[in-house]
Amino acid sequence: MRAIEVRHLTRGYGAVRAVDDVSFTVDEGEVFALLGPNGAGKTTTVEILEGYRRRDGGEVRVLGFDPATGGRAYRERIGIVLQSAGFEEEFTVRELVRLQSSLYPRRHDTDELIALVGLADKRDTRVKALSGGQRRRLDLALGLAGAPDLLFLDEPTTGFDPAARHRAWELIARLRHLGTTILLTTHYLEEAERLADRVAILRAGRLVTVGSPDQLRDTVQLPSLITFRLPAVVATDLPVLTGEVSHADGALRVRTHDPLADTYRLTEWARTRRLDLPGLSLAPPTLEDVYLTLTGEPDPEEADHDR
Ligand SMILES: Nc1ncnc2c1ncn2[C@@H]1O[C@H](COP(=O)(O)OP(=O)(O)OP(=O)(O)O)[C@@H](O)[C@H]1O
Repeated sequence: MRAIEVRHLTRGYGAVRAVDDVSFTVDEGEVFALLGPNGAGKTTTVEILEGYRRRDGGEVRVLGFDPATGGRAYRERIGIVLQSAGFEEEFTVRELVRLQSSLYPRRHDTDELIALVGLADKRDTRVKALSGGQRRRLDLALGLAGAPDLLFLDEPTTGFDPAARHRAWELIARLRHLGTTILLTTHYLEEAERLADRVAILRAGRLVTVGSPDQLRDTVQLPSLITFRLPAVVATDLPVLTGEVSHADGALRVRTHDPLADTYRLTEWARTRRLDLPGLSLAPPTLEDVYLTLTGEPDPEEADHDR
């Protein structure tokens, strides 16, 4: 079953074609990430799906509803977690979650929901005494208050410290496991790679591509990266490799389409010379590499090299 179907969606603001003939579908139970540079049309698309912005053209069905006309019956089935919701500072976590849940016919148990987002020990704390990361978890609890079939998550971990980000990822994975469909927007490619079953990349209102991170990697065919450290004098004697070698500050980088062969040649070469290759690592192209290629954004590291 499809949770979301978008066909030939368009929306303009004056001369700007913010969303330009975009089509994609999201299956029930999928985590789907919408990616793209600033101004690509993500927010416009998501707000049309939420029913908060009108479209100029195209068809949209979400959970069987047209969001533009779905009204309350539609809203009761979706959850929205915005980047920074304003709270009544004097309420406690539990009061706010209970209040929000009371608006929905279907709801989670208040304490279970608070525990699910990891705020059990803060449930009687007033909002004004929560940290930024704890507030974002409260945002999430409020978005989940109506036990939604579909959750819209807008940059869920912006401003999180690394540990909090990992906890949020675990929570999103748990929600997915419980069968919630999730539409995620994020600028953290690692987050999309970690969480999303499929991603769509938008650029200047157009859909550039859609697929699983592995499918996208296969279509773009970027090199893998072998890195290790070696003194420059020794590096002059490297074996012939299929990949392109660069050397900076004692670190060697080999961009290669044949990582197996090049790793073998390198390690064999090092062993016969009784050399160590400190920090040796082999990394496949990341979703970020694929994204930067598809959106035509310069790779910041490459830009540094060219300077
Ligand atoms: N209310 C509006 N009035 C006029 N132009 C708008 C409006 N909202 C968005 N736009 C324009 O539409 C385009 C798409 O904007 P949108 O906010 O959908 O992009 P986005 O992908 O969400 O960007 P970001 O990553 O910066 O949040 C941009 O060129 C933006 O300037």
